[in-house]
Amino acid sequence: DVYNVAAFSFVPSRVSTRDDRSLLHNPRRSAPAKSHSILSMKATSPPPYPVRVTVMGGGNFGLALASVVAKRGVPVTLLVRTEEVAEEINENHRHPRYMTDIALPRTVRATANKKTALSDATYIIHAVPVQYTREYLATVKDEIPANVPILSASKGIETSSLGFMADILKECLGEDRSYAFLSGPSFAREICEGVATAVVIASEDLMLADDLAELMAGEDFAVFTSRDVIGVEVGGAVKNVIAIAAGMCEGLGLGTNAMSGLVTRGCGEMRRLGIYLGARPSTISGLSGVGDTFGTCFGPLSRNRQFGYRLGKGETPEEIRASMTEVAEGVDTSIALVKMIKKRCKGYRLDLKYPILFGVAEIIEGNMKPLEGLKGLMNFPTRMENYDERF
Ligand SMILES: NC(=O)C1=CN([C@@H]2O[C@H](COP(=O)(O)OP(=O)(O)OC[C@H]3O[C@@H](n4cnc5c(N)ncnc54)[C@H](O)[C@@H]3O)[C@@H](O)[C@H]2O)C=CC1
Ligand SMILES: O=C(CO)COP(=O)(O)O
Repeated sequence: DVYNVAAFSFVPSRVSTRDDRSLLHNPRRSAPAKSHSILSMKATSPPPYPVRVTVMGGGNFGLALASVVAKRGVPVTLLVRTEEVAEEINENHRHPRYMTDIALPRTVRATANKKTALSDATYIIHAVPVQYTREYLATVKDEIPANVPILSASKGIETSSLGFMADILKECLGEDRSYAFLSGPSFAREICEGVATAVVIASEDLMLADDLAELMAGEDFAVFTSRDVIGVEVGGAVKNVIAIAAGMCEGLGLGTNAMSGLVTRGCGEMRRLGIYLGARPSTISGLSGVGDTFGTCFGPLSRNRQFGYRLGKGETPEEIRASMTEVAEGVDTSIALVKMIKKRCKGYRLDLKYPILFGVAEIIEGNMKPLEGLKGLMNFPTRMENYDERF
């Protein structure tokens, strides 16, 4: 039975110091909170409602985040697409396709039944790739209770709308709900292996970010909070495109000088775009910006970097796409990013302001080879090293 899980043990630490706003994100907060005021409870008392988390998306990152929550003693349900996958997870505590060597915490329960998974969730984590999100949410939205907050873990820009996850979620699930966004250098495999990881959770509703940080943080999972949703989303989307470029650099057989120069200039383009869209520069320098760019460009686990590496080795985007079983968000995002920049950023010769981002898109669209892209970057006219001006 998916619900036969031990009682949760999560009690937000701030419960004893704030008023009953800790019920703010509980779907039942309109219930008679005063009659069992949490202010009168000891910190070790269970809160007056059961906390249950549902993770939508049983791919690598859905599994990793479900594991994080389960390790904190909070019941977690993984909503997967087929009963076969659910049975495999419930019986053998492994996913049949993703990270098959990783044993999940035994309290991670899976189901393919949307109603069962979603109807009484306190928080819902969204870990479905960006390009499938709209279609996916259409199939679950009727089962998601009105005021349950959503934590998005997906990174990228939708090709059809040119929107970030915040835009897509609000359009699909309503403006009134609270949303939060988790990002930072956080490879699913390392999280599952319990290797120290630091992420940031951003929300316009800082109390929600605090609650989620409290819920998820543990000795191997550090969580910082932020209000800068656009900054965190720009970092998450752009870093995957820079990682494709870094992979190409590797595939072309270039050295440390080239890689360091490329990643630094790529972070400059991220900073320029972020500032233009209203991000705080410090967010771009943080975990979700430069931090995740380092992880994805230099670490061995990135699928985006792998995609770029194969491009650098001479494979075509179509060949690589056809053989990949996991998502490399930067591929579609790169096309969307260029369109979004052209639409939202005013200025002359935007390709000169974002040569790496525009170059990767050209290569993915088949209009240019990686080596030509490199030559283009190296033949740029001399200019000031300045990332701060809007244009
Ligand atoms: N894997 C990682 O280490 C990290 C991933 N992320 C982000 O998390 C998001 C999810 O990525 P992963 O879990 O790694 O992807 P994945 O490729 O491992 O899994 C994809 C998931 O999407 C589902 N899916 C595939 N096609 C679908 C469709 N048409 N409709 C609905 N669902 C579909 C699959 O069933 C699976 O659950 C991405 O935005 C990624 O950038 C963020 C941080 C780390
Ligand atoms: O976002 C990630 C790590 O923070 C995962 O990157 P890839 O999707 O390139 O594997």
